[in-house]
This record gives sequence, C-alpha cells and structure tokens, in this order.
Amino acid sequence: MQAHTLSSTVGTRRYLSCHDGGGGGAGGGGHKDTPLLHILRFPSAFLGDSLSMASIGYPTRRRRTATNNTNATPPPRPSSSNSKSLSKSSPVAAAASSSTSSPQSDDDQEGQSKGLGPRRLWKRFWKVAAPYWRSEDKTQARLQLAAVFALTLGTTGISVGFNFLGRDFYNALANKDAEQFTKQLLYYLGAFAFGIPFFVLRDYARETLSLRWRSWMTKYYMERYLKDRTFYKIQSQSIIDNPDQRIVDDLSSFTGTALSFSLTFFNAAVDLISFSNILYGIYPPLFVVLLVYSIGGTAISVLLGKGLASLNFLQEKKEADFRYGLVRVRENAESIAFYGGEENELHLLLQRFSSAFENLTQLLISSRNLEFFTSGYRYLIQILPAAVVAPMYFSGKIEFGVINQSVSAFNHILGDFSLIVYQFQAISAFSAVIDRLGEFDDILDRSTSKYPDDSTQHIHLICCNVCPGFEGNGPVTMHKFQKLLHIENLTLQTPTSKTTLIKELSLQINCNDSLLVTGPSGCGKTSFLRAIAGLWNSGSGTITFYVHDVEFTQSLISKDVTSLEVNTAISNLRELEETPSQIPRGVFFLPQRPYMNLGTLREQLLYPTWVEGATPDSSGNSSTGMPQFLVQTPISGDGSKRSRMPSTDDLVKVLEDVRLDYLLARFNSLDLTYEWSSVLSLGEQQRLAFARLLLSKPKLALLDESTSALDEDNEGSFCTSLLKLLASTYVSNWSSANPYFNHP
Ligand SMILES: Nc1ncnc2c1ncn2[C@@H]1O[C@H](COP(=O)(O)OP(=O)(O)OP(=O)(O)O)[C@@H](O)[C@H]1O
Repeated sequence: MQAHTLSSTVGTRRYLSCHDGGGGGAGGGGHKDTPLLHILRFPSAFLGDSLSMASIGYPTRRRRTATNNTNATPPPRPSSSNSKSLSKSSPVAAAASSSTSSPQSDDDQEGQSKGLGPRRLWKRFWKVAAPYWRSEDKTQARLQLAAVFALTLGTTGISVGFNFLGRDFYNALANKDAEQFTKQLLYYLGAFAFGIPFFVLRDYARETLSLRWRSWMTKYYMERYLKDRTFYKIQSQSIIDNPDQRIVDDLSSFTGTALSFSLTFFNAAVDLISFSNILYGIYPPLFVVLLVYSIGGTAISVLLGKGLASLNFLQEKKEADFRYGLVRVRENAESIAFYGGEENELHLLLQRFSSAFENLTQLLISSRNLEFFTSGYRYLIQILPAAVVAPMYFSGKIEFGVINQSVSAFNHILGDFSLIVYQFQAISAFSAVIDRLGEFDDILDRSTSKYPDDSTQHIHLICCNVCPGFEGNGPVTMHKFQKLLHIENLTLQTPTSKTTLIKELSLQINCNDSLLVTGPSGCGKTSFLRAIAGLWNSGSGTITFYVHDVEFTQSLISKDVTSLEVNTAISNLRELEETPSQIPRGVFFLPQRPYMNLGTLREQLLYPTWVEGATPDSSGNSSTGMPQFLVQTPISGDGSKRSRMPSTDDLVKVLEDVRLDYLLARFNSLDLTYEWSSVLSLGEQQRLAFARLLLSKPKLALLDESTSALDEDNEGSFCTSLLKLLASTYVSNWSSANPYFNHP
C-alpha cells in the first residue's frame, strides 16, 4: 500500500459530497478505492477557504465485505476462541486465557480454579505476599510481626498454665478439699487477670499489622493498575473480571487471613510440642488414638470438600458482577430512565443475582455435607479421651483431675492436627482469594512489558526532547521550523481482531498546523488518536513527538537564534524515550466522552494537569498517623516539573472563556463536590473539558469529536479561541455528519 500524501484541495461542501460517496462505497461495493477516512490540513482556522485532504487507508474487513456485496459490519467483539488464539502470542492475553475474564464462561473459570494445585497455590501466595516484607516498610512490619509472634507464644504458655491449674482445680473439687479448692480458685482468677490481656493484645497487634499490610498492598496494586495504562488494557480487552473487587475485598481478606493462618499454624506447632508432652506423659496409647483420629479425619474432609475452592472462587466473581451491575445502574441512571429500561435492568440484575444465588446454593450444599462430618468429628472428641483413660481412673492409677487434663490436652493437640478439618471452608475461601490476586498480580506484571503481544510488529511511539528541523547557519525564527509530530508509515490494526484500519500513513505536523480527520462512524478516527496516544500499538510504523520540553522550546522561540546556536544548546538535551508510559508533556487529548472526576469544580478544571492538594507532606507521617508509604508519589515521576497551578482568578477567567461562568453563581463556589456528570449537560461537560485544555496550554492538542454536543455558535467560538489563545497545533476528529461543516 502506498504512503498517502496531503495533496488534493477541495472546498468544504465538495469535500462532504466526496466523503458521502466514500461512505456509500463501503457498503455498495462500487467504489473500492474510495477512501473511508480522510485527513484535512488547513493553515490557520478550522473553516479556511481551502482544505487539503488525504486518505489514510481502508478498513480491510470492510473492503472484503464490499467485495462480497454484503453490508459492512464492524469487527465483532473478541470471542472466547479469539482470545484463545491470541494467548499464544500475548502474555497479557495468555494470562487472561489461562485464567478468568469477564466474557469467559464460568466453566472455563471453574476448570482453571480446580487446576490450581497446592504447589501453584503456594507459589502464587508467595508472589503476592512477599513484596511487602521486602518493601520500604519492612523494618516496621517485621518488628510488628515479631511482636505478634511473641504474644502468640505468650498465649500458648498461658494456655499450658491453665491446663495445669485446671487439673489441680478439679482434683481439689473431686477430693472435696475446700481449702485447696479456694486456693486453686484464686490462682485461677489471678491467671485470668494476668493472661487475658495477652490474648486481647495479640489479636489487636495482629489486626493492626494486617491493616498496615493491606494499606501498603492497596497502594502497591493501585499504582501498578494505574501505571502504563494497565487499567485501560484490562478494561478494553476484558482481560480479567472485577479488578476493583480484587483491590478492595480480596486484598483485605488476603492480608487478614494470611496473618491469622500463619499465627494459627505457628500456634498449632507450639501447642503440639507443649501438649504432646503432657498427653504422652499421661497415657501413650491416647496419643496414638489421637494420631489415627486426626489423620483419618483430615483425609475424609479433604475428600468431601474438594469442590469448595472453585465454588468459592466463582462466588467471589458472581457477587462482584452483581455489585458492578448495580453500580452501572447508578452511573447511568438518567439514560436508563430516558429509555425506560427498568424492566431490562431488573432482568439483568436478577440474572446476575440468580447466578450468585445458584452458586451459593451449591456452596451451601457442599458446606453442609462437610459440616455433617466435621460436627461429628468435633463432638466425638469430647468423650473419646475420657473413654480411653477412664479404665485407668477406675483402677486408681490416675486422679480425677488428670481426666480433665487429658481431655484439655487432647483437644489442643487434636485442634492442631485437625487444622485442615476445622478450617477447610476458610482455607478453600482463602485459596480462591490467592488465586484471584495471583492472577491479577501476573497481569499487572506482564502489562508493564512495552509490547504485550510479543510480536516484532508494533507501532513505535517515540518522545523526543528536542526541536529538530534547523538547517544551515543563517538566522532562523524557531517556531517556523518547529516539528511537533511526525508519523511515518503508520499501519494500525485493532488490538484483538487485528482488523486493519489505517495503512502506511505518513504525515508531519509542525507548530501552528491544524489537521482534521474525518470519515464515517467506525472507520477508525478515534483509533488513529488511540495510536498517537499510545493506547493501541498493533500494527507498524513510527510516531514521534517533539514537544516534550515545552519550557526549553518557549525560551528559544522568544528570540531569533541561528541553527548552530540552537543545535549546540540542545545537543545536551537530546533524549529519546521510546513508548512513553504517559501522554507526553505539552500534548493534550480531549476524548469523545467528557469525563468528570469525583471532585469539586476546581478539581474538574485542574484535571488532569494538576492535582489539587496532592503536594506530599515532606514528613510523610500526617497527624492522622498515616504511614509514610501512603503519601502520594506521582506515577509519571515528573510531578515536580508541572507548571504553576492556576489561581482562582485564572479558573474564573477560563470559565468565562468557555461561557460557563454562570456555574459559579449556581454552585456558589469552586470548591463544592457534586456528581458533575449528572448535574451538567453533555455540552456543559464538553465546555468544561475545553476549559481544561485552555488552562493546560498544550503545544499539541488532539480532539476527538470533543465538541459534538455543542451548538454551532459555541463550537465555532471555541475552535477560534483555541487558535487565538494558545497559538497551538490541533489534530481533530469529526464524524462526517458534523453540522459545523455543512455551513458554507
Ligand atoms: N477495543 C477494541 N477492540 C477491537 N476493535 C475495536 C475496539 N474498539 C473499537 N474497535 C473497532 O475499531 C473500529 C474503529 O473504531 P473507532 O472508535 O476508531 O471508530 P470512529 O471512526 O472513531 O467511530 P465514531 O465516529 O463512531 O466515533 C470500529 O469498527 C470499532 O468497532
């Protein structure tokens, strides 16, 4: 396919009719070579007299459809078979297909969950648990853990003490020795007063450590989730289900359960050593009975409860799906109300709830069957030790108190040996949590790889920190030559179905250029911007930004310099960053759907260039006792280089510029929080988004039909103000039906 050049000049009206023909050609089959997507370059204003246009390719699938003389259809959503074939090449997709994702069937997930053997489970547990104990908080964490273990040891010692006190207490009771009884009673009460605080403090220390661990992990996971646009990849490719639930619920139960299990196992080991001595000393055959009983019990409970882990895994997912359904109703309340879609929503929600209900019913049945066994197992031990040692008591070999002591020791040791029986439900629920978090962790790790589809074919995105284009030694005016964006041989494909949207496009955008991309719905206009933003990289070619060092460029623009001077000045700054993980500085994207964050009007305006009130407290430890690691650090790492935050006056001025000053009167302040996407009209939200652009003063702005909800007056005024106010460069997408272009 040839590289297209920006050449043919057409008037607006002519351009539209040509374009209409192109749209028809896609479906009609008669205009195979009619471009579907057009790029228009125009010098200083959106409505210039002459426009230059170039085609940038044909969606391959559409062309094939046209040949078949059927209606063009958009590429289908990735089916499960698609994801399977992808898994061979894409680590992220491989992680997805080897595990769970929203579109995957529950059977797939069940199979995957059942296949997780103890070794893999342990590996996943270790991978998820270990980072905190090696983190910057490790000293504090290890000290607290040591304290928890020390307190646990203390409580075991106290339990052994209680065991002996109990023996003497019941001996005094059986011997009807009132004086000894009173003495033992006082000892007992004293031991309670001394011992109980150990138990309470152990639990408190464990909970505090668990909270600290959870806080660290929450930040660790959120940072990775929001880094390198992982959240976007996960969502747009449906890689796993409910990442939010994994961050909120799974992390909380992981840290809490991991700590309590470690302590339970530690406690069991210490208990076992302490009480085995006692029990063996009383009557060795009792010890053998205990061993047979506990090993047999464990084997039977593993057999009865083997399906619980996968049922728990599915339950977590189904509950999260149901909750997500409710959140969507809340978020889209107005659209649903307009459609009158309550019936459908209720049907969908009930479907999700029924699915959770059915799985929970299965879970309850499995638990009930297990419970039949564990209850019997638990009640039998109340009489078993007494039945074994009773003949010794009757023959006078042991005192009555020893029966009580052996029952207590037996209970302790059996509890230690029977951890799996007693904790089977908790262990299976915990293994589901480990599985879900491990899977999430793998995906977060893999998504940091620059080209997750592992192919040599990908679009190179380069951020260049210099202003190239100076030739010769004569005086030059910098801005005339400033190249901002250079696209070379860009071929773009959709990430999953690999449909080609653009073929071998080359173009260059200089300072003060403006570029308009038009085409029918679904032909790839937004995808073109996605490629420029680095969100999609399937295909080939190179996209280079030259706008990174805005301040440096500005300082040179202000004076006439020779290219030699410039080149000398910039030689030290020359720096290429391949595949930047963030939108390069000086570049501003306005997406098709305006996004209002959860904050005040001020925060809406400052978004995303500045973060209101996010200046880290240098000491780290705030008055609320928040640990140092919870203080926000910029993910992009360039927070310190942001330009001065606009003052309130600047914000008021920009609200006037976008004709939203009446919002101040309506809401009385810039600092009140509302659900902005509900209280502002779509056009108002688009104007607010425009205000962000004006405040941020980018060198290059990329707009994706971002004024589609505005009236013509506002739309025209904004386009002009963009050029006047900022003297910037724009790339914009418009659907061919945009009424703005119907005007002569
Ligand atoms: N995540 C995705 N995976 C696969 N294909 C996708 C994905 N997102 C969009 N597509 C497909 O890519 C094609 C181009 O989509 P794009 O959003 O770029 O269209 P557009 O020209 O901007 O349309 P519109 O004018 O309606 O906004 C469409 O056929 C769309 O269905």
